[in-house]
Amino acid sequence: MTVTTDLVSYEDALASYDPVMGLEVHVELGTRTKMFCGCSTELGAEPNSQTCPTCLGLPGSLPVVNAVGVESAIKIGLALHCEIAEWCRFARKNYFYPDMPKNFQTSQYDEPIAFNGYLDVQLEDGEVFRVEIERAHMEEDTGKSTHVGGATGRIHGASHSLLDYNRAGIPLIEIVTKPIVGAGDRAPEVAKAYVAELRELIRALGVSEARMEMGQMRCDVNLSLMPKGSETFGTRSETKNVNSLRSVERAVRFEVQRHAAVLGDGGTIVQETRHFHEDDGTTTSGRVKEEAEDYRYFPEPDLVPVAPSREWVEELRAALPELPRVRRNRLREEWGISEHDMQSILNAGAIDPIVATIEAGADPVSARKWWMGELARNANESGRSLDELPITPEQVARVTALVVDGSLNDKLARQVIEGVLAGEGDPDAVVEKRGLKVVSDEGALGVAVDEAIAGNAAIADKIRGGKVAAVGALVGAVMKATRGQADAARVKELILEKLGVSEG
Ligand SMILES: Nc1ncnc2c1ncn2[C@@H]1O[C@H](COP(=O)(O)OP(=O)(O)OP(=O)(O)O)[C@@H](O)[C@H]1O
Ligand SMILES: [Mg+2]
Ligand SMILES: [Mg+2]
Repeated sequence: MTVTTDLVSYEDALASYDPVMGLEVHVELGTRTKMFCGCSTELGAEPNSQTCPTCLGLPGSLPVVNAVGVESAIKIGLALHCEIAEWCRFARKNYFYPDMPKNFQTSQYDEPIAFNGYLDVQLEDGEVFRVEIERAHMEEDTGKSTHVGGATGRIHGASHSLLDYNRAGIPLIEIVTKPIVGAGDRAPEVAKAYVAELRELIRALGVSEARMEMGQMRCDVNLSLMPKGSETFGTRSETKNVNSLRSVERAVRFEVQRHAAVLGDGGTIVQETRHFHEDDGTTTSGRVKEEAEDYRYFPEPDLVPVAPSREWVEELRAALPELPRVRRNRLREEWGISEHDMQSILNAGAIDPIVATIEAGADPVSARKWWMGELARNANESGRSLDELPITPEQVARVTALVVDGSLNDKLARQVIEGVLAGEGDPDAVVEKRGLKVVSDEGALGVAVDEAIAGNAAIADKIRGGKVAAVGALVGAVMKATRGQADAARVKELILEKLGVSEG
């Protein structure tokens, strides 16, 4: 199918249609070994060095279920308010593709481990939107193919393909939403917020780092349109493996516009998979989608059913961490900041470092100030995330303590942080080595103040005459003379005292 129709504008599309979305998110679990064999899941190894007869599907091999994989699936299910199956099975999803040497993927079909849940997501204006979860099931990842030669580097036109089966058999949890209706023109925002919230949740559970840029979490975006007023779903398209939050948002938006164009022209949408292109935000046709029956699903005969005991499930439920959205709202209130500020903190990945810094003794305002200011800037400039910076929350807390007890002012504190980041050691060591200390010796300060007054007689007269605002110039002179190592507030007090002027 080729669509040559011009796209309909997003606004026009939504004037005539209601979007229906379905999001399938695959999460690679952070288990040490694969789902059905003992091969390592460590990234970056030589291609095909982490394989065995089981994950290569050689005759005679037998799979064994990874218990940590099952436990992670239950945790995810519980955090999504799902029911946990008392008994469930794996199923073979049969299809032929070179990245899957067994010729089937071990998955779950009509007996998923978790089903019927929901995830509440918070939109930018603070409104909460509930996304219903159909199921979360266990499966395994496929190998990785790289198409080389030819002009395009894509499978069509490539001269050959390279296959690496290190990824084949790594545990995946697929989380599938029920059709999401009622999002209206906020469908792209809802999709993005859902994936973002799910990612936070997965990280909070500690079951995966869920780094989308590394393929540890990827989203298939299903979309269809219904004419306004209708309640019958249209045919969906399925945009595969979208791998960033921004792309999820753009893929929904583009598909809304494309569907509207096809339908508006009297055309029909074919059920197919599509590929998203980051460069221009469009999607192009992949393959016409198999119906479930084409996969010839049947229960996996080589694996025993999974029947998690209720005691185990309840133990896992009791140990669940606070949900990220709840925690965020609690922190937002404790810190007295706006939703918008909280969003910036989230986007910067600064929540955990800030919380850890507060736990190490800093006050919330300073902890936020350093992580969102100096440290965020440094991370940005060096292309690192905050948690990759060579400074610990304890060290940041120590710097704030030195500011509070008056040993450092903000300017000196910045230099201390700079020193820690440069590998000069702990804050105290940097203070020592660089000789950074606020001049708090009142005698020395007094001399510097006297000199500043003497050297700027005209300004001093102005201040005496009532122009208190001019004191800034004298404070500046003292700070300069002490190479920034004085407490500016104390300097100002001293100057006014000596000039016999009171502020205000
Ligand atoms: N008409 C529709 N419009 C939009 N979304 C839909 C529609 N029908 C179903 N969906 C959603 O699409 C998703 C379908 O995912 P599901 O895993 O059930 O099937 P699949 O895509 O056929 O299978 P898979 O990709 O795993 O082989 C679900 O999120 C579902 O809610
Ligand atoms: Mg699916
Ligand atoms: Mg699908």
